[in-house]
Amino acid sequence: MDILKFASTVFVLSSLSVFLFVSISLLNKLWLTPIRKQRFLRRQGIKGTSYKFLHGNTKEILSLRKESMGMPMDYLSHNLFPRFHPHFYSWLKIYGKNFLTWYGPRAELFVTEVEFVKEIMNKIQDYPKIEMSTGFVKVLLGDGLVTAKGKKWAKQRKLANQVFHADSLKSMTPAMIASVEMMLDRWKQHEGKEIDVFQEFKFLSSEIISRTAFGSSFMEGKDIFDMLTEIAIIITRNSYRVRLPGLSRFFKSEDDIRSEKLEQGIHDSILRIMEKRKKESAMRGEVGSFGTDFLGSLMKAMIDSDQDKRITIQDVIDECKTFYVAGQETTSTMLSWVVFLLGSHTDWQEKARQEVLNLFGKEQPNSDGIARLKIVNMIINETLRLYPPVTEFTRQVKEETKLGNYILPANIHVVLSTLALHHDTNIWGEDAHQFKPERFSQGVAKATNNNPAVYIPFGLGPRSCVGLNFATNEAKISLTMILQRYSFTLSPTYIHSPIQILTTRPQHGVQQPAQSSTPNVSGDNSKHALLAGPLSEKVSDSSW
Ligand code: HEM
Repeated sequence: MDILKFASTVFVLSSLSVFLFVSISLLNKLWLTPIRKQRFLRRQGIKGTSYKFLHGNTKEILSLRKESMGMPMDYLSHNLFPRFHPHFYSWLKIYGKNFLTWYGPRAELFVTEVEFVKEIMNKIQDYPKIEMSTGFVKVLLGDGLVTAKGKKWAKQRKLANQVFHADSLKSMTPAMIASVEMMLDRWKQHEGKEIDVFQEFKFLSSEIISRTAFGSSFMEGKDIFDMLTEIAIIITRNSYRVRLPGLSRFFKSEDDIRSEKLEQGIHDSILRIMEKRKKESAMRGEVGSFGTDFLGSLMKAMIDSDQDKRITIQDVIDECKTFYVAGQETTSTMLSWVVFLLGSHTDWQEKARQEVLNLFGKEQPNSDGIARLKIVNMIINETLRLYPPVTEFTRQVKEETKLGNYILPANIHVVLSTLALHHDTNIWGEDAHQFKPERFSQGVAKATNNNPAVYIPFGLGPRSCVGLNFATNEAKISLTMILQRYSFTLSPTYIHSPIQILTTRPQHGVQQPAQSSTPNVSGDNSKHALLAGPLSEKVSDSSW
């Protein structure tokens, strides 16, 4: 009896101490630490919003965003900053260039001071990428090049640099041209009718990355693209939703369960593509060589005799996911916005067409000519300024760090906003929100007054986009071939409603009866097409 009593007392006492321990840890994590950091930063003159228990500012952000994103915009308005980030937009006015906000219990320093932006993007040891080794982002990108850090990142970056180097891109040009041809063949059936360019460019960029990086076709990788798209939607649905730390280990939401299934599905599909590649190499009698494209290089690195260069099968899978997403999402949205802007600024469309016809006539584009496309380049630059696919960057402060005169405590995040910089009237002038490609007529350096940190569509510093040349090549080839054949205007029923689902996307399609073909605008053989926007997807936001 006594033993029983003793045992039950021990049980009650140990349960109490576990309860106390958990409560104190939670109190520390969810209240004391945030308040301490808030005081520490405020003492240095950093203003900002006040911490609210558990949620920080997320409830406020969600409601502000619901309001700003709920209404379509005037199609001539390109001012995305107050639409996508109404919270940052209004706090910037209240608190100044750098201020403190709260994503749940995590402190986030919003930084727009240009010198600080440069420093944060360049010092990747002091400001590494945030942890993405768990959660939905991990399912989407794994520990691939976008998310990896340290030595692993350096190894992966070297591999990717080799394949996406400007010289290697020349050999990819024929595959890009063939993919655009395929799309234009499809368009022949819709001549004079509306075309949903966003959907078209999604197929196109998927086809191009599949052919050039993975030696397959869009159809072969279709299930992978579909599954990755579903994860992107799950990520968007869950952004700004704060969950108690560790809770997802015990209580799985529907999205948790679905994402686990998708992760397995993507894993299996990529393994099948790798198996196929192995068999093809074996049939050709090539041992230890799997082709010269990205997949081939990754598979070769799996058996590298140098331990330091060798990568694992999981690394290959993560890298494939990363490039499927990064190679497709960004480029398709960029192309959609270019065509949207040219559809509503037909004077620039005509200028671009004249340039293309002067350089190539009716011939297929070639690498030398592509490098000489000046007006098309200005249009792409201006589109990426107004509609950057990646709208913000988040980095972590690992250890206490000095930024200018400020001392930043460890374990906070810094947030840099492409939109705030690209739409700043102090940098770009009062016409900052207008489409004016002429601002890039003397190149990016002149337009930015030699300040690279004010224009960052492809990021900045060592972690800037490895696919920059690939993406711009793809865009120039596609635009050249479209402009050679078609002139286009924006559909009258187009609804201008940019949203964020991983990248900056146009939300609505244009439901309109088919239009008959009209005489071409330029006097050449180009056909007239009315542009439809994209199909809508029922979600609203996220970040890269
Ligand atoms: C218009 C098209 C594109 C835009 C605007 C864009 C934008 C960006 C940006 C802003 C970053 C830096 C992210 C950060 O610092 O947190 C980035 C990184 C990256 N991009 Fe792109 N990207 C584009 C196309 C592509 C393409 C076509 C590929 C692949 C073929 C690609 C692959 C990557 C990868 C792997 C990284 C991570 C690089 C690293 O961390 O070392 N991107 N991109």
